[in-house]
Amino acid sequence: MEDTIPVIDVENLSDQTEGKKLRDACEKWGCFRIINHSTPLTLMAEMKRVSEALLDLPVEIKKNNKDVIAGSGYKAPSDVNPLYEALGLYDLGSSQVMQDFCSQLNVTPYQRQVMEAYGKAIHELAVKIGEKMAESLGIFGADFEDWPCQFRINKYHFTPKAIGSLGVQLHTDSGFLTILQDDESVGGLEVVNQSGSFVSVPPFHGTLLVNLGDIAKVWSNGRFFNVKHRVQCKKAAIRFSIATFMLGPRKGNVEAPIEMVDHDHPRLYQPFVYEDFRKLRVSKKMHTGEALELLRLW
Ligand SMILES: O=C(O)CCC(=O)C(=O)O
Ligand SMILES: [Fe+2]
Repeated sequence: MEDTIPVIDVENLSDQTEGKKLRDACEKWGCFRIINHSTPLTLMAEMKRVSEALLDLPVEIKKNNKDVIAGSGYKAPSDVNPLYEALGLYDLGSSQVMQDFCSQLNVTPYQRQVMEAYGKAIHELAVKIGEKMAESLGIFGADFEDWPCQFRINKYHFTPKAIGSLGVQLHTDSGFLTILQDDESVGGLEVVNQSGSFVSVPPFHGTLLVNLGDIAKVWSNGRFFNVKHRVQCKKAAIRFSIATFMLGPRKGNVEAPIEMVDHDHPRLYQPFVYEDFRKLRVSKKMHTGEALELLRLW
């Protein structure tokens, strides 16, 4: 079993070999780094600075960032995750939501401009990666344009005493795919490979990380791997990350397209609405993909 995360060249994805590499990465790892992703490095750096500034705001202001769906707003350090803090919004494509977020946190016009440019670039990238993932399975014309994205900026207060403890508990992402801009100098992210071993994901400047969530597994009728991951404190330094979660279809059911279903590959999951699934995960406290088992058809 290989023990390094695959690297996919986005510019090269019309090439068959790269497409096959993408499919392998989705099936065997459920996670991959992307290079040549066309998000400007300056925009990534500016977004990181905006994240730092917003998460450095006084806690009374951060608390104004309210949930729109469960868990979408401010998360203060808690007993379960004392090292972790986050701000966020749902959904990224709505200018009203962006407006609310910005007024809740006194975001400056310049910071707003950065967030909007970053949101647009990452959304386009998520749609493109989704399409390429579909094409790697032989599905052409899949359209993820209208799938809503949740956006979150994370801060990890890693101290000398915290080394060895977790910043974020083991989980799968609930949605289809996540585009993560992880910290370019402070590592700590670990993914579980197919043999069940933890593999470190070291920082890799200028790249982004794609994680596949539970919906990718359903959509591909069990072919894609919903990668379990966690964040561990490995050094005493503040760590930032910026996550964009492309969740599930805005309307209608999550279900594998018909091309994914045949005599040898019967439909594995009953069709469901993404929001119901998300609530099921929370109510059953099933954070590592177990909730999918409740929706298995056989
Ligand atoms: O901060 C990270 O590197 C990962 C965060 C994460 O897994 C999440 O927000 O779902
Ligand atoms: Fe995650």
